[in-house]
Amino acid sequence: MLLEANNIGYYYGTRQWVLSGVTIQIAAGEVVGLVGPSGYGKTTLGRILAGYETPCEGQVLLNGLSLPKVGYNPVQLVFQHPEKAVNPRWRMKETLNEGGEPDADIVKALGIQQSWLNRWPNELSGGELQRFCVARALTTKTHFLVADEMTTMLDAITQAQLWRVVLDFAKHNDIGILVISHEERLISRLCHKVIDLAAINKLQRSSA
Ligand SMILES: Nc1ncnc2c1ncn2[C@@H]1O[C@H](COP(=O)(O)OP(=O)(O)OP(=O)(O)O)[C@@H](O)[C@H]1O
Repeated sequence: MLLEANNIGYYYGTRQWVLSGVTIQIAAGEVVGLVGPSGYGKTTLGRILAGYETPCEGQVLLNGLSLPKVGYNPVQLVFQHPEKAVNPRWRMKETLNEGGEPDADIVKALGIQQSWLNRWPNELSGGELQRFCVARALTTKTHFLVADEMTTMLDAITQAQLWRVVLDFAKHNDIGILVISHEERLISRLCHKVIDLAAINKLQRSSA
């Protein structure tokens, strides 16, 4: 399995370019860090890789093919704000089942308690909600995970617990991960290689 972003160009609104000529590859089982200054397009690139945005130039390919437009997305995205990633009208058990039956071992390892399943999203803490988002993303149909500041809002112990579960699952299932983070220590601890978006983005930025 290979996830590729080839020669990606992207702009918001009236041609406010954010990315230009960006090419990256993530192989199965590989943990790749994506770093770069604030506002340089890391989140935008993560969203493009997961199919949330269509690039204005270039293409995203999964094993040489476009991402599926319907059905389960094999490139899952977990981002910083779980409260924006869940349906507020669903109880947590519905969210957990959104992508199919969740892996019972993962649910347990993430510390998701049975009593939380009947709650609404606003009845859980951010860290508790994020566990659901992680569990939802880690199904056997997932081939790649884009983790965009996934544990930034969590305390160090919960952060370590979540990453241990994610890395174990990824290793056993040969899942590739893109880790977007400002935390240098996290990136250097987790990643096999690190890509600096400032170095590969061909967008001309004024130095002002
Ligand atoms: N929906 C949007 N409409 C217009 N501009 C946007 C939108 N989303 C992001 N941008 C702009 O695109 C640029 C890249 O944003 P993006 O969030 O991808 O950067 P980032 O590298 O992830 O930043 P950070 O490290 O601060 O999270 C920024 O200048 C931002 O203001």
